[in-house]
Amino acid sequence: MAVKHICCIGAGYVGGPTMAVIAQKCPDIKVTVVDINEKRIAAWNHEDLSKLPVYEPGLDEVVKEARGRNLFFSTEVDKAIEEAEMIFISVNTPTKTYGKGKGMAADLKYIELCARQIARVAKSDKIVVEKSTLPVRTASAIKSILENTGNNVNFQILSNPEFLAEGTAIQDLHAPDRVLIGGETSAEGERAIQELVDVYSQWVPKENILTTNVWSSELSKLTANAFLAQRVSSINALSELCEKTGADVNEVAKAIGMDSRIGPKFLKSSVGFGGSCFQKDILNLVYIAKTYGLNEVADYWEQVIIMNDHQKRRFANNIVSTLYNTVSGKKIAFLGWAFKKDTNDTRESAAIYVADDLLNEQAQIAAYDPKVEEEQMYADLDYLNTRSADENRQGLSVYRDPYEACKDAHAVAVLTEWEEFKEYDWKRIYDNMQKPAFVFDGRGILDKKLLNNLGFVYYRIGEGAQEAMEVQASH
Ligand SMILES: NC(=O)C1=CN([C@@H]2O[C@H](COP(=O)(O)OP(=O)(O)OC[C@H]3O[C@@H](n4cnc5c(N)ncnc54)[C@H](O)[C@@H]3O)[C@@H](O)[C@H]2O)C=CC1
Ligand SMILES: O=C(O)[C@H]1O[C@H](OP(=O)(O)OP(=O)(O)OC[C@H]2O[C@@H](n3ccc(=O)[nH]c3=O)[C@H](O)[C@@H]2O)[C@H](O)[C@@H](O)[C@@H]1O
Repeated sequence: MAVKHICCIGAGYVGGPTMAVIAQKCPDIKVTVVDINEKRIAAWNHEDLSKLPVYEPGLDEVVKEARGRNLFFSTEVDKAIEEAEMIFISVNTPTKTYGKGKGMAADLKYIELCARQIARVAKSDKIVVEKSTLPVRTASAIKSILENTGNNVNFQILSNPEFLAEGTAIQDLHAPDRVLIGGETSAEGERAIQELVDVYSQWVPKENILTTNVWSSELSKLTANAFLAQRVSSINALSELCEKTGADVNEVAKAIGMDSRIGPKFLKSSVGFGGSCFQKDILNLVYIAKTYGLNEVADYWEQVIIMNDHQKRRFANNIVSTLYNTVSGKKIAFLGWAFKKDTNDTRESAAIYVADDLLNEQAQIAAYDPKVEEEQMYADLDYLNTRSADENRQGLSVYRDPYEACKDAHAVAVLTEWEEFKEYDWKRIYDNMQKPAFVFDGRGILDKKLLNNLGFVYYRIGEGAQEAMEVQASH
């Protein structure tokens, strides 16, 4: 039986782009993406493709091709579940903010709600696919709910974690390094796996589709994110040592990355990783390890988060100490607020934490980001609950023009690696700033020589300031 109808519950950063690509590549399958968030669905259905709720390069083209043909966005969850033979669950799985496992475990309430809704509505056999990132062994909980509350239809649970990165989602979905599908090792399980393999093999080469047991698949997703985040924390840990010793972290990264066993990717030192998943997934891994009493395993992975928090904090501290130990009343321009370039997503962005630290020091922050809305920035700060919403609005001003953001500033801090920052007229920025004019490049993207020649005092993550090195050399 070939799948003809797919339903995806959750029209977020994963559900939207993933299903758009499935619909684009499988014109014979009707794909309906459903969500309880009416505003989000309306945005997915917006005629003006620049209004889609997720900004991803190339996504508009994919949606344009498939939407209305075999790709639909709707709030009618029950109807879509009933119609589909295969249902993806792609809802959010944030870190728990209450009760047992608070601040560590994944909150699975949205997953459970989906499972109960599928069980209630389904009148024919369904393949249920975990697309959300889940703790290992969640499939057994979903299965138990489906089988105990369902209408005596058969359910097969598959794990099919998503590995796309934001900003390159369409590229990653079109040509994934691998598609991972985990399922039961029974004959029914294998048939279900094959149904999903058949969907992906419309465009993904067979050798890139990996099938495993369901627990390996669930755990591989957490492991992949933990390894990736660990690389960033590793290079960031070394960036601090570079700053003290006169080594340059970019040169070190290049030198080690040429070792084919290490490889060059994911070695870019930064102000700290952000994004909705790295921290959440590692905390979840730490929590799972702890629940099995594996304390050394838990401590090992927790260090990745500790290092990342340190990196964000020391970036803010360096701004304060360099600006003569006070930023009170000083305008600090932020270039970038998103957690990486080419996305409007700000979840866990380093910019939020650096801003929070500087606001504690009474700085006046002037932020510019080409894709992030003003209200989002305020919501990000308010979410931390450090101070009142009014105080956040007094401390942070949001600009639509980067030159205005930098005007009269004591310092510019680069928080996101947007390409356009490299192209700015830095002489114009320099001329309009307070002197000495400082730049703190948290992404290592600006042209150091050019900036120094213009008169800026330029600090880059992972590279010691000249004065620091001279002091060192005299010892
Ligand atoms: N953002 C990313 O780049 C990646 C995320 N993931 C994982 O994918 C999952 C989803 O992440 P995002 O798409 O970023 O989250 P998101 O928050 O952007 O989207 C989730 C959507 O699910 C909807 N939803 C929640 N409960 C619902 C219900 N009962 N019925 C209908 N809709 C419901 C929400 O309204 C929301 O629009 C998470 O588990 C995440 O860890 C995996 C790979 C990449
Ligand atoms: O599960 C997820 O959500 C996804 O998490 C990451 O994707 P994403 O967070 O979208 O973006 P990344 O490119 O991984 O960047 C994460 C953070 O690390 C930072 N980073 C990344 C790479 C690097 O070398 N240095 C560095 O500081 C980025 O600036 C960003 O803040 C993974 O790369 C995806 O494979 C995974 O599917």
